Amino acid sequence: MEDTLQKISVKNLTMAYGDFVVMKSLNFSVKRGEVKVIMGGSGCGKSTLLKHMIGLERSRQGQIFYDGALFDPEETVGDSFCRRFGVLFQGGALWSSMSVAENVALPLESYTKLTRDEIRDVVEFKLSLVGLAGFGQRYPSELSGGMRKRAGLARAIALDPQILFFDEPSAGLDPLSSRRLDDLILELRDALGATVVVVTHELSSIFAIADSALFLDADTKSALCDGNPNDLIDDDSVDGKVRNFLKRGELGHEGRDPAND
Ligand SMILES: Nc1ncnc2c1ncn2[C@@H]1O[C@H](COP(=O)(O)OP(=O)(O)OP(=O)(O)O)[C@@H](O)[C@H]1O
Repeated sequence: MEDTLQKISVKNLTMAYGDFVVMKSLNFSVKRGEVKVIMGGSGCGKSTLLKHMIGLERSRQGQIFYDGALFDPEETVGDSFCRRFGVLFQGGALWSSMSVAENVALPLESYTKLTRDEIRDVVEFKLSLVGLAGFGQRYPSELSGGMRKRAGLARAIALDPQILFFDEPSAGLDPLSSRRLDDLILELRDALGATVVVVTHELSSIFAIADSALFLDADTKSALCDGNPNDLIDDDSVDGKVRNFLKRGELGHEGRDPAND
């Protein structure tokens, strides 16, 4: 049995596409209730790792444990998966032919036995949690990019998941909307008591939300460090590549990949 104090444990995970190895023997864990950021330069494997963690890709080697139990990607359909994981993909991934309320209602209709009225109440509540009360009848095309993400988030939390995954939540958002989404991520973590995994290379988000951050390095195909970004930035024992990446924020060059310098 694995350590159940950890919500997520990743052990010796090797990820590859065909012959191309993305990461070798990755080891890290995520504590219950923490916000873990997966960071690193473009193309290092952040989204690939997230896909492995939610079962969209199969590992070449290694295992992922949730609450100490081995994760079987074959189980990624159906009730237990949807209840455990809430995923917000980059564009919000809403159905354009459905209203926002219908989008949020979808997982409730599929995976619960709630009545229509109960579903309507839950949908209204989830929309209010993400600041979209009163927008349920709108269609995704009638929302701004930030609102679409929040609508996607309302759908992701429809079933009160224990773990929330975000893939580049700030992508395509102006700095203020991005900041609001960061605040919302923390509020939802507290409201749901959820554990949160966020893929991002946005320095402002990393410093705003991460309890700990894992830095993936494409050159060595490994994680160079795992810790609180505020500690990592001043720690001389931390790989210079990581500190350089984190210091880009102070220099006002967020998002640049130091590997390309
Ligand atoms: N389906 C795929 N087939 C083959 N190679 C892939 C596939 N998806 C990603 N890759 C490659 O795997 C590596 C990691 O990609 P990934 O999208 O995980 O990086 P990332 O860190 O999320 O990048 P970004 O920050 O630019 O989104 C890249 O070299 C990419 O070209």
